[in-house]
Amino acid sequence: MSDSSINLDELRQRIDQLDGDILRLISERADCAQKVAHVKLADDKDAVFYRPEREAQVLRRIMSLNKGPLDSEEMARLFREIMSACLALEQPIKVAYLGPEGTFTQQAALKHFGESAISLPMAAIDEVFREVEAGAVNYGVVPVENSTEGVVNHTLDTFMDSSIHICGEVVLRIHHHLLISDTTRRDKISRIYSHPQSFGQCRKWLDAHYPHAERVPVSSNAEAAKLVKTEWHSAAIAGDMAAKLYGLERIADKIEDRPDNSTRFLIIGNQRVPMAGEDKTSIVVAMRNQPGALHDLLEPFHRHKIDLTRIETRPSRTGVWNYVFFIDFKGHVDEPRVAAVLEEVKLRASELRVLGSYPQGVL
Ligand SMILES: C=C(O[C@@H]1C=C(C(=O)O)C=C[C@H]1O)C(=O)O
Repeated sequence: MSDSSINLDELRQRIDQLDGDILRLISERADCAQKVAHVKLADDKDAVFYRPEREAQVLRRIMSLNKGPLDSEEMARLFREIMSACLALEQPIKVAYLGPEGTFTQQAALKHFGESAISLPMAAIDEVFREVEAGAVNYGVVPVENSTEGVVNHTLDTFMDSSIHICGEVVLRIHHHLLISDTTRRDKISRIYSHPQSFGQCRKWLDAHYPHAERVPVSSNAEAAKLVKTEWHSAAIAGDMAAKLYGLERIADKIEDRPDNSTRFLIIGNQRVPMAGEDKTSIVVAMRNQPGALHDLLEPFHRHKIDLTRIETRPSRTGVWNYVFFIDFKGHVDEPRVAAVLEEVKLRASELRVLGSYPQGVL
């Protein structure tokens, strides 16, 4: 036996030993999480097991303790799955997302809740809201903005008619591929299906490579992938999940125009989330239609040194909502300086609603 084979045997023995230790520790952890669930139930029979703020703290702590060689995001992803499995022991979490299966929104849902969550596809954003409001699912996941294409107006508009809370956010790097099926004639592609947002994110690439192909907008990338299965002259632009789900081949990889292309999704629910430490708050504010309204609205944030991360204007749909602004900022409503700003804004606005305070996306 050579030296290297002795080493290999020793190393494998060591790995077996470590796996045994990891197994024992994960089981012990799962036991603890189950006990936490029983404590929660003893306090309140309608207790919510899932705690977004606690999960964010667990993941942030793991990332800060990690010394490598695995990188911190990778390590946090492993812990994300351990927590997801622990939680599912008590009650698997049910999550509605903007479907069909294979969309980036499903990918975002699984990234946030882990693979042990039960994810249920909905046909439209309003349906995701309705399922959550009705209590048919625990949470919903909807897209809200893309770094290339901007805001998803429909999501913002739906918030205006809903009493739902934002419980979290998740940001996903979006990679698009050009996909074909085994019946597609790759030299005869005359039609490309995709979601309008994805066409927007791949515009330059399409102009350069398929300037004459007809671009047909459909309701989702997964729908585009499905259509390609039945047409020999068509291709689709979609992500990995849809490609795998429908067994399509990637003929061009990562065709998005900007390499940092990412989409932010919101987690919606019926729960108010306590402070996690690094939080964000989203509000919707209506101002009266008068000169200086936007300045009046933003001035208190500036004075209290609150960091705005986003502001969007949407047309009003009622007399009261003259100008409607969606504002995201760093901080939690339970912090005194945030409470002070909101008090001031309330005096200046014709309507103010806090959509939620939630942990900033960790993964
Ligand atoms: C164990 C708890 O409940 C759930 C499981 C968690 C975990 O596995 O660490 C964390 C938060 C909750 O979603 C808890 O609240 O501490």
